Amino acid sequence: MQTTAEVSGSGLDLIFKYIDEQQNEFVQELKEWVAIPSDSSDPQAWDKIVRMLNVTADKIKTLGGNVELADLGSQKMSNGQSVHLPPVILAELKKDPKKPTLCIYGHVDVQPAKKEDGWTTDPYTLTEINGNLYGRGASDNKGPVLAWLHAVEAYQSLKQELPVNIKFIIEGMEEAGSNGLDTLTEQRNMTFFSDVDYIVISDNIWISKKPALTYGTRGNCYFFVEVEGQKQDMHSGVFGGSIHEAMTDLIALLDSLVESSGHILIPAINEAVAPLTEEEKKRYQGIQFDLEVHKKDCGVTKFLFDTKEEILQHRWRYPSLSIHGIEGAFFETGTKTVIPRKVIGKFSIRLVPNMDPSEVEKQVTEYLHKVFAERNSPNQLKVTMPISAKPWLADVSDPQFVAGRRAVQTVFGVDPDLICEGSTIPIARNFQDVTGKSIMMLPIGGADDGEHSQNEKMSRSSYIQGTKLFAAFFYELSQLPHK
Ligand SMILES: C[C@H](N)C(=O)N[C@@H](Cc1c[nH]cn1)C(=O)O
Ligand SMILES: [Zn+2]
Ligand SMILES: [Zn+2]
Repeated sequence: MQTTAEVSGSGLDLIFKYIDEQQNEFVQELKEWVAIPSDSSDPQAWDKIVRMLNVTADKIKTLGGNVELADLGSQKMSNGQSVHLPPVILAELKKDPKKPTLCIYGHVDVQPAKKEDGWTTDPYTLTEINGNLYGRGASDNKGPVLAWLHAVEAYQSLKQELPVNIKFIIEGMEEAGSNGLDTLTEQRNMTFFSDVDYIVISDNIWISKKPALTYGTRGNCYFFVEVEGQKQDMHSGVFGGSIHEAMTDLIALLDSLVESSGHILIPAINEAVAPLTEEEKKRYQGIQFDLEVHKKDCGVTKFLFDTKEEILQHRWRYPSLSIHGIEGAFFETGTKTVIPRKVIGKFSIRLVPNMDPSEVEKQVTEYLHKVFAERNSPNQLKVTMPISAKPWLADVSDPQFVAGRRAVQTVFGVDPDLICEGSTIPIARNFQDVTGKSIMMLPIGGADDGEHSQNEKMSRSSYIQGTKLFAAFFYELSQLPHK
């Protein structure tokens, strides 16, 4: 485990000692949270998200928080059905007008996980192996949310006054696009957000063993491409060769999207991308990122690009297109000889400054209809965009980054790298646009945590040192000149 620098004077040394001593209890609590399969991808399972939110709300109440479970109304699904969304936790600890107010955002929903996907251990049973805590949500994002709560708990248990006022926004739909939270943010801008000075998010990872502060994330546009053919699934021996097959149409459409070089083939999609400046180019050179280690973490022998700078640029500041799956396709083992009736291809495009989701939707839809028209297929094509999120970029001269840097120095004894995040925190840009508040990301997850993958984990060290980092961050924020 990394050593913690001396911080006598601020009382942090006692807090760090407490966190070290409590670590087994903190791991046990993470085990209880991971055991709730709060997968937001399946509306049938949203009751588990509600359970997870209730457990989180109860924990905040034990810290003396006032908790509201704010209703988000209903969401219309692609099949036309309306489903009631899980609520969002809006909470506040006792307030002192002399102190700055920090609002902590996190999520307690997770990506789907099944043991048979290739997990070594049961995804919903937190299992410690060689100092790593394996389980769905350990890193994304239950571990970091609990670390924030434990940082508060540490101050309270030692009867040390919290240096900042604290609010929480904890949601259960982040992995599904945070639908409804944008509207709630607008509704509560003049109330819940009015006295917030800083918003902090810990829902991403470092890119090396070096701690980092994150100043940008990519956005995301997620597409469904539905091709509907005959009235039911058919025998390929009887009908193959005489009908237009929905799956064949769909594969051609998906194949028209991206080249093997990673270049996106949809016209105009790259035109809005902010040009690379000389200053930005230089920034990449100083960042600690080892391509060989990255290859090992990914389990690949070759990347699309050969240099560290190119890989980081294509992760942070260029768009990418990924194909995720096909609903309605035959995917089990065996040799079923069927022509599927209807298939839905799923792909997403990560957005960078200055791309706009509504423009991208138009470009993608027009392009797919054009490619489809060239096939002269009588099948029905429908293109929809169930998730859209804009990219987010912060001003690194914001004082919150000073507090973040000092907290990293205190706990890890090094200066953090300033990094971006290739993935998306859908609500980040909304918080910025609607509230105008200072936003920073303070990740504690490791580069090899495997978020969304099999065997997702967070190391015990990241979890415990991360808790100390958050406790130190409260203190460093309180040391900034208060507006
Ligand atoms: C970065 C965060 N932990 C995360 O995984 N976000 C998801 C959110 C999302 C975007 N579109 C759909 N869900 C991600 O980037 O995939
Ligand atoms: Zn997350
Ligand atoms: Zn995620």
